[in-house]
Amino acid sequence: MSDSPQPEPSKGKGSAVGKVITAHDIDGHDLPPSPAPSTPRNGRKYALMTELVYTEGTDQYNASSVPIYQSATFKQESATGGGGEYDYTRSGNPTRTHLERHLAKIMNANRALVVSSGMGALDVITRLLRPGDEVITGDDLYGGTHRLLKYLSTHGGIVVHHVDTTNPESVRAVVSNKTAMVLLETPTNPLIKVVDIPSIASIVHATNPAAVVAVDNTMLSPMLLNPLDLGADIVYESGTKYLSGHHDLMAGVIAINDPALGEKLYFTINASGCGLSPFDSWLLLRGIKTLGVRMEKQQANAQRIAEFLESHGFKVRFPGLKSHPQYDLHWSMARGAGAVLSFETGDVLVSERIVESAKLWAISVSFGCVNSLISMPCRMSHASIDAKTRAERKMPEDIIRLCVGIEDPDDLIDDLSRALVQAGAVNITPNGFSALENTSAGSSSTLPVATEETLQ
Ligand SMILES: Cc1ncc(COP(=O)(O)O)c(C=O)c1O
Ligand SMILES: N[C@@H](CCSC[C@H](N)C(=O)O)C(=O)O
Repeated sequence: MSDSPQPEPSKGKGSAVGKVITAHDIDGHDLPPSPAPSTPRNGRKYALMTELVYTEGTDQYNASSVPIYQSATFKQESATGGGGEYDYTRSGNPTRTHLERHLAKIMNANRALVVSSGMGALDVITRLLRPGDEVITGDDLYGGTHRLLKYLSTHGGIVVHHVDTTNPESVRAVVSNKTAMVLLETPTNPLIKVVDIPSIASIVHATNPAAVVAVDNTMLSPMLLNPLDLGADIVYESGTKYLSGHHDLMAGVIAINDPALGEKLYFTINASGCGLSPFDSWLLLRGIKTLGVRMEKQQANAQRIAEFLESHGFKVRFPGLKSHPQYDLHWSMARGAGAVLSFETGDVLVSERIVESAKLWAISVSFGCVNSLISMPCRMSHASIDAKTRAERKMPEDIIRLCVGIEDPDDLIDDLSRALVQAGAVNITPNGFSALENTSAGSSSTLPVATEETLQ
């Protein structure tokens, strides 16, 4: 293990395993109620912050950075199967393996697999399903997840139940021996609803031990949540977001503890050819090393922005705020609030003007990157959910999503303040400004919006 920290830390320092980081630590705010501990497993000796930086194994030259094995093929010693560990990069590649071992360690998993995008990861997972199988999932989901599930229900013979997963009893009401998979997101994108993973996993496994509970951990990353420790069978996430952190690659990660399940998923990756390329594997490894510091700063900034907006009268959705209706539940599972928040203005046109008036905040989909982003989910990341369904799911058309980066928070607040004023989203008072009356009511106009109808 050439790039392991040397020498071994003392026992005292080693006891930092399981130490948590939160936005509150940095900002000097009160700590949230008993943030969930990080359970060390899979050979982890150090605190997660440390483990992120050090990867296991190296090459014959003791390279500090794992080489990019930019090779499609590997020569064999004989025609009868003799040879090394690798034959063809679709089936396996040393740079990808290095990344997968590192991810398994930091995700508290027995095995991790990496593919070409987060949606690629979900595609691999849903290939466990057979026609007639039932899937239970939430009523607030990333738009791409909704689109893939809709495709499977229209063309794959899969029955999909969208229920309010913030209430475990809604899952109990539909789970049966036909349930093959339960798919959860927490906090949800973009309404930031929190889902009780342990309760749902125990309800599902008690009713049907064969059903698989899969959790999309994109919104928090392994820095803040380990769904496998909470009863999930599969955790997956978009490596495009926090894990890579720079919006310079697309990747998807799947982690599991059950070896048989791991083999099935690997089979699909090899058979379908969606494994992550050597170069993107290398880039992702590099990104993961700074996940801890990025997340620490992003969370601290997000907390400042959330408090700023709330103090000016906006209805803000963020699990770092005590006003979040599931604040205690979130902190019983997670070690931080993440850096994505959303708020409403009460008017779609006002929201549009805010987004377009911001200068520092880039108008962009995605999140988890070092620079801050502003978006209108109903027009952008969630446009693949048709307007009728969005309305049924009470997704406010005026909702603005902020994905906070590592910039100076005062610059972010100044830019946002200017945008709010310029957009006419606030009343100017002698002491500053406050949100307009209809903002906190969460009402929204229903102007016609462009939607992407993928399935006619
Ligand atoms: C919660 C969530 N899951 C999955 C994905 C899919 O990831 P990717 O864009 O890497 O395919 C996204 C975003 O795209 C997301 O926001
Ligand atoms: N045009 C894309 C939109 C990607 S949204 C990316 C990300 N998950 C987010 O929430 O911003 C598509 O149709 O998938």
